[in-house]
Order: sequence, then structure tokens, then C-alpha cells
Amino acid sequence: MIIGVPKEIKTHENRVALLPGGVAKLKENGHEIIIEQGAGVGSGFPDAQYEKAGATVVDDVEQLWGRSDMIMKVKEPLEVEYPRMRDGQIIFTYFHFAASESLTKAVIESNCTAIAYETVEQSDGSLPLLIPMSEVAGRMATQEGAKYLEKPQGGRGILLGGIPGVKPANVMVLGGGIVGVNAAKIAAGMGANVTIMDINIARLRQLDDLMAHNVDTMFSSRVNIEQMLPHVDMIVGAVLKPGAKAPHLISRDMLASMQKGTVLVDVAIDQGGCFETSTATTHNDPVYEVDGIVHYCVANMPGAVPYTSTLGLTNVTLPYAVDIANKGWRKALQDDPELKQGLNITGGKIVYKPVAEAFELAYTPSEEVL
Ligand SMILES: NC(=O)C1=CN([C@@H]2O[C@H](COP(=O)(O)OP(=O)(O)OC[C@H]3O[C@@H](n4cnc5c(N)ncnc54)[C@H](O)[C@@H]3O)[C@@H](O)[C@H]2O)C=CC1
Ligand SMILES: CC(=O)C(=O)O
Ligand SMILES: [Mg+2]
Repeated sequence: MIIGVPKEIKTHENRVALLPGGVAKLKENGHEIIIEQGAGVGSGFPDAQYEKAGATVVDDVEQLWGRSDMIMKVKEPLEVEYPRMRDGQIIFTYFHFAASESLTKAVIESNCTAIAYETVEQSDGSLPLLIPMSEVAGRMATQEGAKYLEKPQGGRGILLGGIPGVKPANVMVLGGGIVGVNAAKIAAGMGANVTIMDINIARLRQLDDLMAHNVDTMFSSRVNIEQMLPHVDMIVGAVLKPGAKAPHLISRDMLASMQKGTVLVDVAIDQGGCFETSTATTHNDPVYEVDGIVHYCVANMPGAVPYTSTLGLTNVTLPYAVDIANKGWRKALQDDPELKQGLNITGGKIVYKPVAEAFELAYTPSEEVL
């Protein structure tokens, strides 16, 4: 099949969906690869390396979308890309549909087949195509949060680790999954007092055993969150119910009980955000303030560290891409229950329940389209 890789167009999104090594692998399997000029440059891979691996580099993005049987991307299609998606085309990328009704409707209307990285799911419930980016975003969350806690950046002016004789900062992490654990690890390493909150007691039990002495666990409930709010300096939002809109764990009225200059880093913003006052921001203008509380809500955090993120992402996406290209999407999904979980929309039908529920749209079980 013909596989097209456009350059990412989201603000400061420097990742690319395929490496020159991936091009070589797909070529070996008999496929043709078209890549947009400059697509890999931001991640350190110039066009010449793609050409050497056997890709055709083009500057006409409309032609690339028009000719490709499968589009491989990193971030969800943006509005200018909506008219490029077409009937019968496979699009393999992060979609985060529950955060955007307009994208959901555009994909339905296009009749394309949307296989979402973020909902590919293994039998133990883990999300293999989300994990590496959650590792990046979790680690970055603390780094960014620490920066915006600085007074000139609008924060409280507190050093995460404190110093001898002065107490460290208190960090609350909502959701003890991949993002949460990675955020907590870095915060604990910097010397902060960390509390991880989750609704999964088994997970909290595991974290209690594994994490450093300055990390506590607590059951996530409204009462427990409210009790903590006056004492925290930074909160990382890291909850997820796969494919669904994130629950709002902190409402606007709850901001009043927090200290001015507290920093909220809403990593879950790609699924709509877990604070009521969160609105997606970009790396150009990452923070804003509501009632004296600093909000950092960048929906493509890993895009800022593309040297790490592109390698981490393509390590895991390539084997699935090869499978889809070799077998066609239907057979690849029929053969692989993990990949089947990635199918969100095809032929105008939503086949992933949490997406249909997010917008009260009709749901068709994926078995009916496979
Ligand atoms: N903004 C960005 O650039 C990026 C955002 N993300 C997003 O970060 C979010 C978290 O991802 P992962 O850590 O990989 O998910 P995960 O599935 O590993 O962890 C989510 C955790 O949230 C917990 N949870 C669910 N409801 C909860 C509640 N009410 N209170 C407390 N905990 C609750 C779950 O039990 C689970 O342990 C996702 O929305 C993901 O898409 C991931 C990477 C980059
Ligand atoms: C998962 C996600 O939103 C990202 O890597 O940008
Ligand atoms: Mg401990």
C-alpha cells in the first residue's frame, strides 16, 4: 500500500510519525512511502535520510493525502486537514476524539478509518501506544510545574525541594497511572512531598511499595481532594478512562481554597482536561491564570522534546503499522484484539463506545464492521 507521512502542523509539534528506519522496514514489506518535505527535521532526521531509506519526499501535501492508502501522523488532524481525509483511507494517529466533537464529526463525514494510538489496548488494560508519550509528559509535567512555580512566571515562588531548614513543596498527583507515576518520580527526586491519588486501590498498594519515602498515596475522592487543596503548591492532572472525556476532579469553586500561585498542570487536557477551568493551550503560550491559580494545559507536551518523543513513539507504533499495511486494516484488526481496540470510527460509524457516549452519538459495535 501507499503510506503517507505529513509534517505535523500543531503549534511547536516537532515529532514525526515514521523514522528512516521505519521507511526501510515498510519498503522491505513491499510498501511505498511518501513523506512531506521537512517532516522529520524537527526530530533530527533530514529529508536526505528518508530518501536514502527509499521514501519519496514531496512538497505537495494535498497530493500526499490524496495518494495515500494510509496516513501516519502523530497528532489529531486539525481543521485544515479535515477536507484531506477521504473515503476508504486509513488514518493511524492520536485522535483523542472525546475532546473534540468537530473532529469526531469530520472523521464520520469523511468515511475514513480512524485507528487511534491512544486506545490500542493490551489484555492487562495497558495502552502500549500511549505509554511512552505518557512517560514523557509525566516527567515534563513536574519540570514545567516547577518552572511555573517561580514567581516571575506567575507561581507561588516556592522551590520544589526546599532547602535544609525550609520545607519542600507539596505536590498532588491525580491519577497514579503512567503520567502520574512519572510526574511523581521526578517530583520526589527533586525533594518535594508527593501525594498520588487514584481510585484503583490495587494500584495505590503497588505504588506504596515501589515509590520513594517522600511519596504517599491517598484514595481519590472529592472529600480527600478538597482536604488537600489548601496545602498543595502544584497539582498534576493525570487521570484517564480510555477514550472517554476526563472527569472534572477540581471545579472552579474549589480554586478559592487554594493558595494563590498554585500551579495546575493538566496533562489529561488531551481528553478534555480534569479541572473544570482547563482549556487547551500551546507551547507558544502555555499558561493562563484563573482566580490566581496558574494553569498549564498543553495538549502535545511531548512535541517539545521531539528527539526523545519521536524515538519513543515510533518504537511502538511501527510494528502495528507494518501489520496494517501488510494485511489491510480489517484483517489486521481481526487477527489482533489489541489493535482492534484502536478502531474508533470507520465508514461513518463510531465503533468505540466512550467516543459515542461523549457526544451522545450512535454507537456500532466494531464486530459489525469487521
Ligand atoms: N498533554 C499531553 O501532552 C499528554 C497527555 N497524556 C494524557 O494523560 C492522561 C493520563 O494518561 P496515562 O497516565 O497514560 O493513563 P493511565 O491509564 O496509565 O492512568 C490513568 C490513571 O487514572 C486513574 N483514575 C481514573 N479516574 C480517576 C479519578 N477519578 N481519580 C483519580 N484517579 C483516577 C486510573 O485508575 C489510572 O490509574 C491521558 O489523558 C493521556 O492521554 C498523555 C501523554 C501526553
Ligand atoms: C498523547 C498525546 O497527546 C501526545 O503525545 O501528544
Ligand atoms: Mg512510600
